Amino acid sequence: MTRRRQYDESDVRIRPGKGSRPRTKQRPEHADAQRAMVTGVDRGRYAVLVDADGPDERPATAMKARELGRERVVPGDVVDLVGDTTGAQGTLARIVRITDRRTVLRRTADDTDPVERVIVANADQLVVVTALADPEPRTRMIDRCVAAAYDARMDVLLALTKADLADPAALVGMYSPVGVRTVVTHAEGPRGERAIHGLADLRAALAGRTSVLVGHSGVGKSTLVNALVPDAQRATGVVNSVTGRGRHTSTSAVALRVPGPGAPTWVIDTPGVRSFGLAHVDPDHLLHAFGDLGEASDERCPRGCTHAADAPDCGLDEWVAAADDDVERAARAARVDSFRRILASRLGTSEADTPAAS
Ligand SMILES: Nc1nc2c(ncn2[C@@H]2O[C@H](COP(=O)(O)OP(=O)(O)OP(=O)(O)O)[C@@H](O)[C@H]2O)c(=O)[nH]1
Repeated sequence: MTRRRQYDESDVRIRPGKGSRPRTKQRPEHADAQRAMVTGVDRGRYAVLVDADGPDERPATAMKARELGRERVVPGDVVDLVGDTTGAQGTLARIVRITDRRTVLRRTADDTDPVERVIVANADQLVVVTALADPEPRTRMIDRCVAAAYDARMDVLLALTKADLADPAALVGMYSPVGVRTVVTHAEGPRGERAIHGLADLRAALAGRTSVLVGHSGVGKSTLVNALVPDAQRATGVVNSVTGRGRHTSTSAVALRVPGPGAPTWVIDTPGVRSFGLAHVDPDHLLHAFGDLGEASDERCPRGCTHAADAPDCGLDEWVAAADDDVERAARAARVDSFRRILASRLGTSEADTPAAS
């Protein structure tokens, strides 16, 4: 998408209070480190793939080197490993570096943990799995996901499941103005031997990328993951065999490779993650993820404009009014309305789920 190309280094947020990451040359002792991708985390042990997608790919287990301090290592991270990186049974490598992250997705702060923690790194796309019925779609949750993804410079894909139970048109119409792609799946056949249709579209939308899957319980996320990754159950067990503590009980994210031809395709499943941290999202940053809206605002908004529906003299209203014809005006208005709805979801001022208007 062109949206992402509008950023440059000056857009990179630096976390306050942290010094910059030590440079490679200050760590000559790790010059022989091996690259690996983190696929799972369980109680201080990291499941990694050494030389991921390369000729010497092998799973291994690692721990964080002390020098990394409190820095979190999450699925999707590309790390440097030292020590025993053979992946042989019982071996443990050490993670000494986290390479710069392309994107980060943060879990929302909640009552038990007031910090918005990074939960996934380097994903290209956020896939919001939403059932069209049973359970009813929650547009507020989708809006929050869109805000989090756009802020993280990720694309959003809306995977609408259970189209055998309800019509997807209203939801598709609600999200297409903000550039959210949709794929629709449905089950067919008697219970027990039901087939899922629409998987080819989903596969095409995921191909060659790393996608994070989120969704409320019961929406059919596991059904999709199991269809995409036939050995998903076994793959999520990698971390368990590492700790030797039996079944996988953690709720942390797990990266799974989707088999198939072409460039490597990964999905990162996030059990138990319902929403994303938005407290850090800057309205202007979010606005610029909407491309044309960002440009319109740069030209027309007064300084300090909040861009909300009640903002005085917000240039976005002027931009809608300045459209050449009614069709263009309606399209611009739909985009501005959607942006404002998503902005409101960030502020927690959008109380109710918006019914998907037809
Ligand atoms: N009618 C219909 N049912 C579906 C479809 N996809 C999944 N289901 C059913 O919906 C229920 C929930 O599916 P899961 O895949 O377990 O949902 P989940 O989102 O992983 O939920 P948790 O396992 O609770 O996290 C199951 O009974 C599925 O058989 C669909 O396309 N149509």
